[in-house]
Amino acid sequence: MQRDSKRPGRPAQADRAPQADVPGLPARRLAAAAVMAVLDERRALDETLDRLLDSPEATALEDRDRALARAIAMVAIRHFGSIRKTLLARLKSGMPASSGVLAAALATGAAQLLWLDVPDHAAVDLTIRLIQSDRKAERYSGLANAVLRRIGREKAEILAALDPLADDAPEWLAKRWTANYGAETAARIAAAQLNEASVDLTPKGDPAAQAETLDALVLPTGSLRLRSRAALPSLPGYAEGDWWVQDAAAAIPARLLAVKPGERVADLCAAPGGKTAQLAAAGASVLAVDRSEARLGRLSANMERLGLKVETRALDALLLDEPEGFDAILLDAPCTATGTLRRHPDVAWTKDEPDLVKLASLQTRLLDKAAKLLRPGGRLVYCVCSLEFEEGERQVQMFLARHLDFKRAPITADETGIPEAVSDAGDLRTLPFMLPNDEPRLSGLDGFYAARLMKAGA
Ligand SMILES: C[S@@+](CC[C@H](N)C(=O)[O-])C[C@H]1O[C@@H](n2cnc3c(N)ncnc32)[C@H](O)[C@@H]1O
Repeated sequence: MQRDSKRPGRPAQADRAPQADVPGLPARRLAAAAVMAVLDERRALDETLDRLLDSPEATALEDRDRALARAIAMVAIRHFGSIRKTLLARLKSGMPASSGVLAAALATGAAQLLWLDVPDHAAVDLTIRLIQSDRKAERYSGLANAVLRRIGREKAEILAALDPLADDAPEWLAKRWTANYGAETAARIAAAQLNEASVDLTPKGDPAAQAETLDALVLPTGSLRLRSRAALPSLPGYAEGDWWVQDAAAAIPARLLAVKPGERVADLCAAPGGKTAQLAAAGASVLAVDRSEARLGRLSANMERLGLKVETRALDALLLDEPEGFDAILLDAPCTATGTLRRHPDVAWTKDEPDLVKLASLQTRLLDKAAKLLRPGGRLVYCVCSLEFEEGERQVQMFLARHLDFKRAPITADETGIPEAVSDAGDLRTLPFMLPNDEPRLSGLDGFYAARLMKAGA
């Protein structure tokens, strides 16, 4: 986003002490601060919101206002492409430079007007108050007022004219998806990425038995999809560790490894541990490696709730030395995560092509390391939550060309529950529009790639 010439001017933090806040204003201020952190500093939206909502100003707010701040920021980032287009079409001279909070405030104002259940007058009035509270932005409050009122009046035609691929996906992703998947599939991907993601659970035991108590759908992949949006710790089975949250697509790769009780298995990029839990629940003796100590701490806490025992090591997997080797390895490599935009819409604006190049090179090195760590006859599942071929299909194609002692163990349609997600070569490629449901909130899944590879026997 930062290097995108179409982007409105760089907003700065609102710099006046909040005085006599009217109800609803702190939520707007927090949402605008989160939007600025994502667009200007390339910070992750989830972490930014958690940090902002932990601040003294936010903890004093009612839950309703905290939820509203989160919703506004999420929608503003999810639809940032079309919001930017909408704003720039109504700002004759573009977004004024050095205008403080102006751009972020306008983005959050437009998000409320176009997609959220907020009365227009409240959306406009509170956005203008936010702009007036910032020294650099306040002189543009008249302009902002006119732009927002016009968006409110033209809402129906604005929404009718939007094109998810051309307007919402950033240019670099729209181009890549069109080149790799064709225009029609790319358009379906972009449209599906605008849906709010479902909440999926991986059950430790029988999915059907837990579906009823949780009021969940049993997906053909074996995951559960919650119909409600209840707080997770209040749901049956949470305290008992009967399930954990994991996107339906993310739950497929560990199953493909088909680990057996007692096998020695490495999960090389393990945290926060969704896949580690699957491997441990299947009875394997798991070594969970992650280079982030903090994230590995979350993995340990998750395993404790689930009552699962795993060995952990905070280490760069490239440095792992295990002369005994492993029967099976799961490599869920760090990636651009462009398959997860429904959950993490910020990824579209915080990652770019140079990140893709760097990550692809790390994935290549991690794959080569996994090849060394695997015992003869062992299985390797490589996966990424990315839609980009360089991180998925091409990575495995190059791996097989480098490692002649490996061959693909094709994935079959009935192993995944989504036959259309299995390629002719026998790899898994889920796309965000798969698993359709009449209710958009219950449809789709993350875009994942996975391949299963076998090392030649001794
Ligand atoms: C896609 S996430 C893993 C998600 C995890 N497998 C799960 O299912 O919950 C990638 C992880 O790789 C870790 N990572 C990145 N580079 C690494 C490296 N060189 N060695 C080990 N872990 C690494 C990151 O800290 C991050 O936790």
